Amino acid sequence: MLKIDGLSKRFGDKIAVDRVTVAVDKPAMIGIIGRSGAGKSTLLRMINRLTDATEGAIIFEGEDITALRGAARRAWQSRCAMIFQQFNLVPRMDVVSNVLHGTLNRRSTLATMFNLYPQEDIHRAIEILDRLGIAEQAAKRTEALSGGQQQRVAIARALMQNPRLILADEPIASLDPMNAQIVMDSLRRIHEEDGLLVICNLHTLDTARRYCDRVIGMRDGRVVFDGAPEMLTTATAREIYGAGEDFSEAATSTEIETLDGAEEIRLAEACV
Ligand SMILES: Nc1ncnc2c1ncn2[C@@H]1O[C@H](COP(=O)(O)OP(=O)(O)OP(=O)(O)O)[C@@H](O)[C@H]1O
Repeated sequence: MLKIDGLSKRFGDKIAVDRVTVAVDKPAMIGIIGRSGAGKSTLLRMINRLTDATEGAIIFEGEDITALRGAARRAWQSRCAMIFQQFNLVPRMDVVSNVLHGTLNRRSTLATMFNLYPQEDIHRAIEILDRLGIAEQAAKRTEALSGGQQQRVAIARALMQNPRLILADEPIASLDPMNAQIVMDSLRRIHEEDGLLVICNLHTLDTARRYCDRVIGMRDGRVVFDGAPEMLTTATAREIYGAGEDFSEAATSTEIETLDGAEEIRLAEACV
């Protein structure tokens, strides 16, 4: 499905991503972990073609993504939706319009200028918001929403693009544990229900363990771990994070595991 082959990115003398090779044969939920500066964002930005690779290739369903230019590159960015830590929404615009922005790549300039959306797109946007539990916020200005709600709007905008894969760059890094859990649950559900490949950069080990089928550990631009979450021992984590004997997993924890089921539901409802 996705093959990343010897992918590197240099910024001057600095090698941000160093000959990364990863193969994904079917839709999965993959977490990329590593300390700050390990190269996680740069890797996702190359997959999305926000940044050009210095060398190597990205092949998605047989197509060489690294070679795409102009309209073909923009079409790829539409199929490969990206979610960011800071949501990247238009704060003064209402929620549903932000979601409809996901269709920008397939609309005419005139329709965009006059904010004209087909009825079916508006219905679909509301359906997606409903699926994410925030349909009643549709008419509100996005800036009036909580961080967790804003991130779900960003996920809705991504789904509006009809993507084949979703890349999420630290989607929960700005959220409190409760909202982090709601956002990760949403991403996991989208992967399971829509069969989408989801690749998610995460700061915290416990989140990767809890939500991902596969974890990729990066250090200094290189992949130093690639396997099932069960294989992530404390010793491996220490290697990924480059920490000493005093390394503690709690230092990378979001503590979301401390919420039990009933509390989760109550908190999720309170958050909508
Ligand atoms: N545009 C740029 N110009 C120069 N250096 C850059 C640029 N973008 C990233 N880097 C460098 O590349 C390395 C990898 O950065 P990257 O943001 O990919 O890491 P990261 O693992 O995502 O870290 P974080 O979690 O802090 O975002 C870092 O040393 C960073 O300083």
